[in-house]
Amino acid sequence: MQVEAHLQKIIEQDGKVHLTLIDPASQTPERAVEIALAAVEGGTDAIMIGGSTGASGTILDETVIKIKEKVNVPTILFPGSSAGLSSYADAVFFMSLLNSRDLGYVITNQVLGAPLVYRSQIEPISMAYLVVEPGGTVGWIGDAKLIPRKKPDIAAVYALAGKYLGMHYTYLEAGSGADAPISPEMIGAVKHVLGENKLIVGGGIRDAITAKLCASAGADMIVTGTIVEEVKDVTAKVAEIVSAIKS
Ligand SMILES: CC(C)=CCC/C(C)=C/CC/C(C)=C/CC/C(C)=C/COP(=O)(O)OP(=O)(O)O
Ligand SMILES: O=P(O)(O)OC[C@@H](O)CO
Ligand SMILES: [Mg+2]
Repeated sequence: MQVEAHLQKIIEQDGKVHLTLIDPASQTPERAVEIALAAVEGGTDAIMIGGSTGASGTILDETVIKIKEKVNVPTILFPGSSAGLSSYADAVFFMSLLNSRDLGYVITNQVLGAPLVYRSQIEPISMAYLVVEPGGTVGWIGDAKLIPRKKPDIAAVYALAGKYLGMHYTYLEAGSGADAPISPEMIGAVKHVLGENKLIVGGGIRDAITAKLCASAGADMIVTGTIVEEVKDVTAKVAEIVSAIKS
């Protein structure tokens, strides 16, 4: 429970958590470390490591090992399949894509990955992963029956089912690089049914105003990935978003 307890404490102290997503397939492990260090300097609370495609094997292990060496916040795997696990990470979002049509993303990858988690020190954090329009690469790869952007009630009933199944976290995903993030209406409807259970929101969040909108609507944790891979000054960008959600 170390990482989950740590994030819980941050929520109690600061109100919100900021997570930086690094895709090991997008850059060298050395560059990934630079981004992670800059993000931590900007105030991010943990580093998520994963991608829909290509985030596995040596490049994944090396990225995790190098980030862990240099960075003093938790590393959390965000696996696209059982191949997205690395025994070097602190924790894993042990997620089921509840609105997938493909059983592989609902339960089979989890079954294949469970023994590795059991044998390692990685802390599993149970999570309902819900992919909303437009859904991006994750929506396509994960064969999601995309939740319509303007149907908050559908997202809410999925989230409720996840909560009743015992999942601690719910992740509303618009897809990496989405034109628009999850709407405040949907975030509010989902947080309403979740109560004390934690809500993560990501996909298409690029600036302080948008991040603040999502956080104020009810997101407990905000994820940014694409923007930190794109900007020159990662520290300034993360600091801008962190100060917006934590104030
Ligand atoms: C818990 C275990 C062992 C596996 C879970 C397997 C599941 C449910 C996967 C969900 C579907 C999927 C493909 C998720 C990928 C999640 C992810 C890392 C998305 C973001 O990656 P980016 O790299 O930012 O996006 P792109 O791939 O679009 O670049
Ligand atoms: O890359 P962005 O758009 O920040 O999305 C982050 C995350 O929600 C993707 O899984
Ligand atoms: Mg990527």
